Amino acid sequence: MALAAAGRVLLQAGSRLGRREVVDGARRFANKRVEVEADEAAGIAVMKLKNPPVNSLSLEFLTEFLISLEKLENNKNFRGVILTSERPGVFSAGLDLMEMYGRNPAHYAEYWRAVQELWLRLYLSNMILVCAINGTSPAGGCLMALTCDHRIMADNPKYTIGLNESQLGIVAPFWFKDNFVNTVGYRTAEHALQLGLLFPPAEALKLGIVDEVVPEDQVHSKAQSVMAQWMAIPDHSRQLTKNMMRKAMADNLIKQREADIQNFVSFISRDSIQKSLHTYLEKLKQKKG
Ligand SMILES: CCCCC/C=C/C(=O)SCCNC(=O)CCNC(=O)[C@H](O)C(C)(C)COP(=O)(O)OP(=O)(O)OC[C@H]1O[C@@H](n2cnc3c(N)ncnc32)[C@H](O)[C@@H]1OP(=O)(O)O
Repeated sequence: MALAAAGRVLLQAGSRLGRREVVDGARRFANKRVEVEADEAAGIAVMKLKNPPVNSLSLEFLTEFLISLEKLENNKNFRGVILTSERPGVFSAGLDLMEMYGRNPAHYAEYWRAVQELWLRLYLSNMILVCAINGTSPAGGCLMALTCDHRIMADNPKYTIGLNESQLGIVAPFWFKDNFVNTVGYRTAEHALQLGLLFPPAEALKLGIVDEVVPEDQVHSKAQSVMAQWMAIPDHSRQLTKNMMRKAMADNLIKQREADIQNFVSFISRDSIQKSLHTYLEKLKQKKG
């Protein structure tokens, strides 16, 4: 219920967004920050993250992404979605640090609810989600990938993936941790989370963070062929199996959703945490100069 209600709010917020065109028989609809190439006949859509410069998960991005996802979910012809970045090199820089720095408690609460919504919608999606990770993917970017049913990463040692929150002086919430533990196992997760490790593709593959590593120019074609394999499985049995595997973990967040928001607001509002974020943002700036 809570999930549906929050989704409706987001849908209303974005009802003015979006333009459509038809290209090569596939429908393309786009808002500013998400581009969707929707091939209704094939039942597959490619969702491209397009929030320059680094696809950070800002509140506006989250709103637009959730609206696009809901459009696909509501059209029964769509069975599969490939998630990728419109900007090769960066899949997503994760949560938008500017949404968590120097804002007021009401803003933090609104932002966190949208982050929860993104995870719940993706994690519980009935559609097949294949992630084509064509760039670096720290923290929230990694979490988005972890919600998918299959992850393919470009074989470029410059790209990394993982939950690096502790390096920022913040803590991955329990549902990030649960999703990670269920993917890589307890010991690997404990080690990687404490150190905030980011892994290049070969190591990410070894640990099971991603399922396949392929040459950069083959990420998209590989995602298409993996999708074809998954689509050969009857939807009802695949969906029931997915739900059986995932429901308990999602329910755990749903039942603690308000408390999780309050925890986030009080944690992120602390002076010490704001200071850590400030230091990290300064480091990012210095790296450039
Ligand atoms: C209880 C709290 C739990 C919260 C859980 C948190 C989850 C998260 O996701 S926290 C975010 C973690 N993300 C990161 O640590 C990534 C930081 N960014 C980078 O490492 C790099 O930007 C990059 C590798 C992703 C891309 O590098 P590059 O292409 O060289 O781009 P720049 O570093 O020059 O960045 C361009 C521009 O974008 C700003 N920026 C980068 N990341 C973020 C971000 N996550 N949120 C907001 N803004 C970001 C960066 O500061 C630059 O800004 P300008 O200097 O104004 O151009």
